[in-house]
Amino acid sequence: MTTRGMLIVLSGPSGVGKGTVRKAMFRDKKRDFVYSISMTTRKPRPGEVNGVDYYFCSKAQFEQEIANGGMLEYARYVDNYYGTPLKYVNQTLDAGKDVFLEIEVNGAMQVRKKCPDGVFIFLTPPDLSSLKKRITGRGSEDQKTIDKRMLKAVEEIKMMRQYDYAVVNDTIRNAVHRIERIIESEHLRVPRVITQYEKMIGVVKK
Ligand SMILES: Nc1nc2c(ncn2[C@@H]2O[C@H](COP(=O)(O)OP(=O)(O)O)[C@@H](O)[C@H]2O)c(=O)[nH]1
Ligand SMILES: Nc1ncnc2c1ncn2[C@@H]1O[C@H](COP(=O)(O)OP(=O)(O)O)[C@@H](O)[C@H]1O
Repeated sequence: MTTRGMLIVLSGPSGVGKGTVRKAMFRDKKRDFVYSISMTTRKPRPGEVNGVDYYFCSKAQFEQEIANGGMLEYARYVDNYYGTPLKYVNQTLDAGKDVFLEIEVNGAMQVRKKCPDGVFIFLTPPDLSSLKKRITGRGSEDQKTIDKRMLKAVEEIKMMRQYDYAVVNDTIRNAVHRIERIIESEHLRVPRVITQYEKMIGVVKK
């Protein structure tokens, strides 16, 4: 039997840089964990590719997936649905591979309940003014949406307490490096390695 993979959840307030940091992680190096592509009802932005950035779908399709029990978690976020398809995550973890999710905070809390042994990482802005700059600087949203995202982000920062680790996104490179170190050290935790050794030496669990 293979040891089940580890679930790594990167979350944090709107506009903190989750997407940017996650993309940098997978661009920089070949990883031994895989990214779970989310499903969304949001329209693709220029350059986004279906099945690479997201699985883009209609509201009806998304709601059908929810009804079928096909989502590990989902959230409505600024008028759209975003969610993690359950099947891919389960199959990958069962095959012994680690899975990386990059999701907003409400979804992360649903995953925390279902997968308490996952690793929950909260990405934080160095300060509120840089957060505002990032939300505004992205340039893909109108003023009303920016205000909505900023308010939401402040609420979301209050949820940091529910996480295992806080990673400051001062520079993308630093943030990626901090996340790498967390993943490395999580792999050394006794509860994650002990089953292999127990099998080797024939310990029978009581
Ligand atoms: N709950 C949940 N949130 C997601 C998922 N995929 C992406 N998100 C989050 O949805 C938010 C909006 O994403 P997006 O529209 O791509 O804009 P972004 O703010 O530029 O990343 C971000 O906070 C993402 O982290 C998912 O599968 N589930
Ligand atoms: N470390 C950083 N320093 C400066 N700008 C950043 C950094 N990380 C992300 N950004 C910028 O912040 C904006 C929001 O990032 P994004 O990844 O879309 O956030 P999120 O996915 O958390 O909503 C983008 O314009 C991105 O280029």
